[in-house]
Amino acid sequence: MLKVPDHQVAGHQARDGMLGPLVDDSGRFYKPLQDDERGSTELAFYTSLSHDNRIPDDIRQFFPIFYGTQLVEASNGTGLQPHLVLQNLMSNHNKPSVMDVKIGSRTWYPQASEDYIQKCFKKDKETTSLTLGFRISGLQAYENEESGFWKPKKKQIQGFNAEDVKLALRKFVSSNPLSCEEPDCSLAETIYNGTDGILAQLEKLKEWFEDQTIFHFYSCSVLMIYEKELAAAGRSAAQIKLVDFAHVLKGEGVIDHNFLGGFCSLIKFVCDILNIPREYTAKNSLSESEKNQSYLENGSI
Ligand SMILES: O=P(O)(O)O[C@@H]1[C@@H](OP(=O)(O)O)[C@H](OP(=O)(O)O)[C@H](O)[C@H](OP(=O)(O)O)[C@H]1OP(=O)(O)O
Ligand SMILES: Nc1ncnc2c1ncn2[C@@H]1O[C@H](COP(=O)(O)OP(=O)(O)O)[C@@H](O)[C@H]1O
Repeated sequence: MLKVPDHQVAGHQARDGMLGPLVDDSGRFYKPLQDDERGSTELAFYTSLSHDNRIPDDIRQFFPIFYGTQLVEASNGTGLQPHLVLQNLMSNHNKPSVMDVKIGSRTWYPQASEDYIQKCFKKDKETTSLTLGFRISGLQAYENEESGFWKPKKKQIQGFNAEDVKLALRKFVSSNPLSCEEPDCSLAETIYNGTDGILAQLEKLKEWFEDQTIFHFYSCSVLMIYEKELAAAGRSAAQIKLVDFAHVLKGEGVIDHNFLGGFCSLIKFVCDILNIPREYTAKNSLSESEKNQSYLENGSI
């Protein structure tokens, strides 16, 4: 029996007769295969990820497992439709705290249609993508049994500025995300730091991005996931995963500067919360932002 996922924080949602992902009881996540270029691009990406032996196993673990495609009853009542069958990243969780961070100062790519570029560029400009190299697309942070989750509305998140992003990253690892008081960051060390914490995982993935020229990931997100109960008991069990490959292009031997720059900027924000100095000064994201800024000033898009 398929149902609407409990802990989805961004993207298209299978509510109110809309088309969106579904989950089953055996740990699988069914993402509708969009019937345009986006669907074929995402399918091609997952297929190459499974077969391309240039991708090290310890990097593959940062992507959901791919089980192929399957025709299932779509959530919008249009009958059997093809879906990507993926590992449900929430299936072993009870009350997961989740943040979806869309990486890159630009979510568009030159080959896209003019309308699409304009739409993305507007969003990049109105959110922190252009200035920080990433934006928060959605989040939920569990507080406790009584108060439940801090889950700001999409509109509110879309209005986040750099200070709001910093605050959200702090609240995400606090025992009091719903409080108006200063977030206590009581879980920051356990979740962000430590040998298997989020920072270590981000650094590992960053190393790969410093070398890999196979793919360019536009509009792709890092999901940060952890279970508060475990964290409070001192067990991190935090993980990061990459999702959304509807706009992945071939890298053609070129470093994915747009992704790498945004990724380094995110790492810097996490380091700042932990008060860890980092040599990195967001050079890549700055150069991408500057590029976009100059597009903006010259009115060329
Ligand atoms: O339609 P919108 O405006 O909600 O945009 C979707 C995005 O929502 P946003 O407003 O940026 O939070 C949405 O972003 P999130 O996954 O929510 O971060 C996707 O980018 C989606 O695009 P695609 O299916 O991956 O091509 C976007 O959908 P499409 O523009 O591709 O339909
Ligand atoms: N494999 C997965 N398992 C569990 N949840 C997922 C998985 N992939 C995505 N999600 C959830 O769905 C949201 C949107 O995913 P995404 O692939 O970006 O969809 P869209 O293309 O509609 O934007 C993510 O923010 C996350 O909450």
